[in-house]
Formats: sequence, structure tokens, C-alpha cells
Amino acid sequence: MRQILTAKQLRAAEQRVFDAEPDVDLMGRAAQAVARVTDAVVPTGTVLVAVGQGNNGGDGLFAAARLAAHRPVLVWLAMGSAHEAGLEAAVVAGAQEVDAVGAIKALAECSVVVDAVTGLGSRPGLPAEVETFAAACQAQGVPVVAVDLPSGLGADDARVHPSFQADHTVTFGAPKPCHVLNPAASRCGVLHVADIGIDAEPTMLRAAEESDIAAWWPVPGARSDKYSRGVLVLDTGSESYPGAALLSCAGALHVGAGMVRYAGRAPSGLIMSRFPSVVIGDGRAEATVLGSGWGDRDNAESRVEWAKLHQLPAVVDADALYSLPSGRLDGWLLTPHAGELARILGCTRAHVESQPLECVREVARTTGAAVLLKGATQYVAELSGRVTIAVPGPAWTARAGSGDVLAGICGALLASGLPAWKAGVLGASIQAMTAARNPGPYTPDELSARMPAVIAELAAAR
Ligand SMILES: NC(=O)C1=CN([C@@H]2O[C@H](COP(=O)(O)OP(=O)(O)OC[C@H]3O[C@@H](n4cnc5c(N)ncnc54)[C@H](O)[C@@H]3O)[C@@H](O)[C@H]2O)[C@@H](O)CC1
Ligand SMILES: Nc1ncnc2c1ncn2[C@@H]1O[C@H](COP(=O)(O)OP(=O)(O)O)[C@@H](O)[C@H]1O
Ligand SMILES: [K+]
Repeated sequence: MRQILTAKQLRAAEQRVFDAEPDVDLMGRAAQAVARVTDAVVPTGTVLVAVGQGNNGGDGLFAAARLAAHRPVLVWLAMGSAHEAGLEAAVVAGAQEVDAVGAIKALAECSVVVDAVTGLGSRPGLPAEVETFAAACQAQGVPVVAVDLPSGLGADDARVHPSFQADHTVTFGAPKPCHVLNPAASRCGVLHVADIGIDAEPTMLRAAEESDIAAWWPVPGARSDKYSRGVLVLDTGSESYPGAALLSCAGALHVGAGMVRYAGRAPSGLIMSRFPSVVIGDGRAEATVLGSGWGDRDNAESRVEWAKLHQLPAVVDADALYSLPSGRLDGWLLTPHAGELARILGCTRAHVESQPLECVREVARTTGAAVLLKGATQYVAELSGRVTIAVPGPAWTARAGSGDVLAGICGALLASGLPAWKAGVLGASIQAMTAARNPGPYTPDELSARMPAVIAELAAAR
């Protein structure tokens, strides 16, 4: 599990290191990591380092000094002034200074750019000259290694602003929100988290890793039976949208539900012809899935209320999200995409996309349910305010029907006895990991049929 630290939290963690060891050379360690990654990414040719006036520029200059020992290095002081000791070290090591015009010209010959303009102190956006330079790097296809974060992004911000487009980003101690929240994360390229001796304490924002998914996955034991593995009732699909019923069945069955009962309005013959192990009709169960493919069904409220009355933990998806019963929904998992979350909150989709953490936390706080916000980055918020980001996957999954499969997956995991937040994180992650291992335009049901192989791989790795 990776803890995600805001700029303020990272600075506090840094301060604790300085308090314990006043002479510690964190900047030297940061510079060493930047030089190492730069050499690994592009081992030969000229390095051009764009340097700002703060400590991010200091990291860049000390990295320039290290690199200049074995390859040509140019430095551009993009903000005029720069970290004095860093500049001296770079010049003594042989780095050549260029001005703005020289920097743009040099792009034709240099093999890699190091972006050390701004880091944790970055205000969104770039001065015009730097923006022009960043655009030129991209236009000319020169690889960019960003120090801490692509300059121009805000460390704690999910949004994109005029900024560098990095191929690699070397950050220190822990990722910051901009490294994991999209669309900002898409500007960071490959993320390298360098250990420079800063400990990341548990925070209210963290990112699950594949090793967490492997450790948490519910693997049956010798004494398991279909009931102990969890019975799931699916109330999904409708006469108008029977496909959603099939997709939720596919999701639930392919992650190993003990038993799936189908109690929705899609034709039962259709379900049986595709999934003969599904039992038609409701009965004893550990969890239910509501909403996927209902359309605007008129008795939505009573169907959702039914689950609450029977104290049945529910995955609530799609149209059922607008018929939530009053009172606390402990143990439930809501699975909105940004548009659905916006409708629940009475705000715009754009607002949810720019403030995803605040929005997903708000719905968890007001309902008591865990909330999985679906999309390119998938967030699971709990009542406490803690947010866990699922393992990311490729955008191949972004197509109609993926959410229906995901609801079935999460339902099976909820029925197995996992807490709602964990069912959400595991469900979103396994779908993404399967897509990552099977790149291509597979349909959501084809992809779901490939999940068992990924789950077997995870189980074998434990
Ligand atoms: N604090 C520490 O001990 C460590 C800090 N490190 C580095 O230090 C960085 C933070 O350094 P600073 O706090 O000096 O901040 P930065 O170097 O990120 O930037 C601050 C400077 O840039 C200017 N600036 C910010 N955004 C601007 C914009 N959009 N347009 C024009 N000017 C802008 C500010 O006015 C300020 O002068 C980290 O990102 C990291 O790279 C590392 O060396 C590790 C240790
Ligand atoms: N950019 C993206 N990258 C990866 N996965 C995505 C992306 N956008 C959406 N998804 C996936 O697509 C699904 C969207 O769900 P949803 O919109 O509810 O689909 P539907 O209701 O059509 O089944 C989610 O499971 C999410 O994981
Ligand atoms: K930077």
C-alpha cells in the first residue's frame, strides 16, 4: 500500500527528518536519484536541465553536477536566479549555462531534458517562456524526466494546467496526489518513488498495489463450501436491458461467487442459456447487487428499501443510486461514475472531475456507505474519510457494460464477507489488472472471462 502525501504532509515529514538529523543531505539524495533515473532512461548524449529558483531547481542542479561528470550537460536558469550552491556545483563539474533561446535551440541536439523548474512549491501553470519550452520538448519528442513533479501541475491537484509532459517523474519519499489522480497523473509518465530517508506515516489517502490485491483476495480453503464462499442475489437488468443481467452474472461468477441467484426482470431463459450454474429466484444470501440495467424502473425505491429491511449488504449501481433509502447504509457499496456522483450531489460532472476526493468523501460521509467512484482513477471512500485508490488499468475498459460487470464482481466480493471498501478496491483493481494483462478491445464479458487466470496468478504468488 502506498501512502499518498500532500505537499504539507511531505514537508512535515521532511521536517521530522531534519529535526532528528540536522545535517542530513536530503537534496543530495534527491539529486542522486534524479541522475540515476536520467542515466537509466537515456544513457548517452547531452542532458539539458531546466532550473527554477527554489529547491526543486537545487535538486536539478546537483543532479546536473553528477551527470556532468560523465556526459555533456547544459543548464537553463528558467527563472533567472537559482540555488547558489547547486549552481556552483554544476558549473564546477562542467555544466554549460544557456539562455532561453539557447535552450530551445539545444533541444535539436540533446537526448533528454530534466525538468527542475518547480516542485512542491509549484503554483499551477508556467511562465510563458517555460510553457513555450515545455511545448517544444513535446513537439520535438525529447524525453523529459521531471524532478518531483512535472512543473506547472499543483502537487495536491487532480487537474492539469499548462505543464511539462514528463516521460518519467522522480519523486521523493511518497507519491503526491498529482501523481495518482487523473488527469494530472497522465502528465507524470512512469513514476519513480525514491527513498531519501523520509518515512510516510499512514494518511487518509493511499493507493493499493498489486501485492495488496494478492494478499486480500479471498481464496477458498479446504473447508469452504458454496455457502461459506458467499451467496449473491443479483437484481440487475430488465426487459429493456437484459444484457446488464448477463454482464453482472459474468462478473460475479468469474471472480468466484459461491452461488449466484438471479432475481431480476430479464428473461430467466436468457440467463440459463449463458450461465447454467445461476439459480433463478431469490433466497438466502449474503449480499445483493441492485440497479445495473434497471432503466427508469418505477419501483426502484421499494427494491432498494427491501435490501435495507433484510439487512442485506448491497452494491448499488446505476439508476438505483437515485433511490437510496434514508438512514445509514453501513456495509453497502455505492458504485457511481462521475456523472452519477454529480447527480447524487446536485453538482456538475466537471466539479466531480476537478474535486474527486472531496466529492467521493462527501457521499460516504452522508450515507455511511463505502463509495467507489469509477473512471480512469478509481477511488473508494469510507465514512472515516479514508480514500483508497484501486490499482489502475488501461482505458480499454472504458466502454459500455464494464460497470455492469464490475457491479457483479463487487457483489461477489461483498457476499464473501469482505468489508464494503475492500470489495470495491479489489473489484475495481481486478478488472483493471485483467485489462492490463490483456490489452485490446475485448468486450466487458470477454475480459471478465480472463479474470480467473489473473486470480489464479495472484493466489499462486501468495
Ligand atoms: N525541503 C527539502 O528538504 C527537500 C526538498 N526537495 C525539493 O524541493 C522542492 C520544493 O522546493 P521549494 O519549496 O523551494 O519549492 P519549488 O522549488 O517547487 O518552487 C518554489 C519557487 O518557484 C516559484 N514558483 C512556483 N510556481 C511558480 C509558477 N507557476 N510560476 C512562476 N514561479 C513559480 C515560487 O515563487 C518559488 O520561488 C521539492 O519539490 C523537491 O524537489 C528535495 O531536495 C528533497 C528535500
Ligand atoms: N479511462 C478509463 N480507464 C480505465 N477504465 C475505465 C476508464 N473509464 C472508465 N473505466 C471503467 O469503465 C467502467 C465504467 O462504468 P460505467 O460507466 O458504469 O459503465 P456501464 O454502466 O456502461 O457498465 C468502470 O468499470 C471503470 O472501471
Ligand atoms: K519539476
